[in-house]
Amino acid sequence: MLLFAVIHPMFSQSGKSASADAARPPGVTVLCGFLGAGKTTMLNHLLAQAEPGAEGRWAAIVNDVASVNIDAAVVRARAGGAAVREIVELGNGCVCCSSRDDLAETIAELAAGGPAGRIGHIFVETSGVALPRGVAELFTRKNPFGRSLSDFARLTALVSVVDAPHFLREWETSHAAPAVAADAARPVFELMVEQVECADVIVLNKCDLVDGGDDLARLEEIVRGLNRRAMLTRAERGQVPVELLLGRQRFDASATLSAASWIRVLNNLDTGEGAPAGAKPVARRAGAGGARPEDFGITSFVYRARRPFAGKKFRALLAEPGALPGLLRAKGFFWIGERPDEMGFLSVAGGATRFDFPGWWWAAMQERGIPGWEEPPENLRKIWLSPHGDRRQELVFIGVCLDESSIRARLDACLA
Ligand SMILES: Nc1nc2c(ncn2[C@@H]2O[C@H](COP(=O)(O)OP(=O)(O)OP(=O)(O)O)[C@@H](O)[C@H]2O)c(=O)[nH]1
Repeated sequence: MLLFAVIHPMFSQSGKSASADAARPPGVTVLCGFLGAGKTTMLNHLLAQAEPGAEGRWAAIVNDVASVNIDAAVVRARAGGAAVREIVELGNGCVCCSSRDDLAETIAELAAGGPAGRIGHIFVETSGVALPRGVAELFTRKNPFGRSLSDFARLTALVSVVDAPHFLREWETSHAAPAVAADAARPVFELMVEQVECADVIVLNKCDLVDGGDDLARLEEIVRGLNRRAMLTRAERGQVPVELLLGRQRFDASATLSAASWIRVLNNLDTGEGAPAGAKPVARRAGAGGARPEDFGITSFVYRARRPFAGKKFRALLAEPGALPGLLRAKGFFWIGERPDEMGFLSVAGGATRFDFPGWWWAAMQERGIPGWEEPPENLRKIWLSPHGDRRQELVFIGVCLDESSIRARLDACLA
């Protein structure tokens, strides 16, 4: 994999003086999206909107998973010889994980400017398998010396580019043939879903390849169900006006990283559940259309129980085609009788289901007398229930016209 930067004249931002811009660290727009979604196509379109001669410059960092950086070559060719100032090549890896340090270093170097002049804005195209959250953490997590990348550059927006027909196809396929994988690799569709869940702007690309308005409306319904905060826009060949992304701070560490509907429901951020009397659920405008998930019949609920599931029954339920009609996403903790000490984690994206056991219940560690686990932390003390402590079912379900009582009944039937 190669990673490289192209310096580009900066688009002029009206209403801002050059001195005010010079005092601020450059903004960074991160383009994420699954393999082939159209990130490079969109980046080229954005760079083509740069206005030569304006103050500052743009830089683009392109990350490709392949051993030859095809995307970088495409961007370089399109950017034009005169506009290209430097190429930075980095080692193999994805910028959301193994090559994070390389990405941070490259951004910091670009932000410092140097002989090629000041950089006003940086676009980062991640690889198709990158998780936006991993890139965002470069800006939000401080190192042991109290520094983070935000000391050098401002993350202004996480953009998720979605291949509209591919996403719809995966969605339908995963529902038609549900796959249940235990302790296995994560299904790729889950990655596509997570790229949508952690985003400030979602671009539904390749709309020219989707038949009719109904399919697009359905796709919007699904995407809004996953992330109601993000701005949502349709595009063909990545043709998005650059004004949509520049001149506005869309990334907000707390709001963006908890934008996923399942996180909002689990934490009672939208439902009003647990809120003070009289408090109303938060209804956010979701993008240009201003539609809300409720407008599409999207509902959600949390299933809670303090008895273990019979693992076989629980897995069989999730593997049964059509068992949970309308389900868009499910995520949360579960407890099964067969593995009483391990904390289960469930993720359903479309029809792709993943079971995981990422750790131990606090109560299990306490029962074994493991030093350091004597006292549960505050958040667990609130839900602690003798004799099983923090062992619980706590699952969020989000979907269109979900039959909550029937799903609850079916889950109850799985309890041991
Ligand atoms: N029909 C159609 N094709 C598109 C559109 N956008 C991109 N493409 C094509 O889709 C293919 C993939 O586009 P890229 O821009 O390379 O996608 P990418 O996300 O950068 O791909 P990776 O870097 O491999 O993840 C190319 O052949 C593009 O020409 C679109 O809106 N409509």
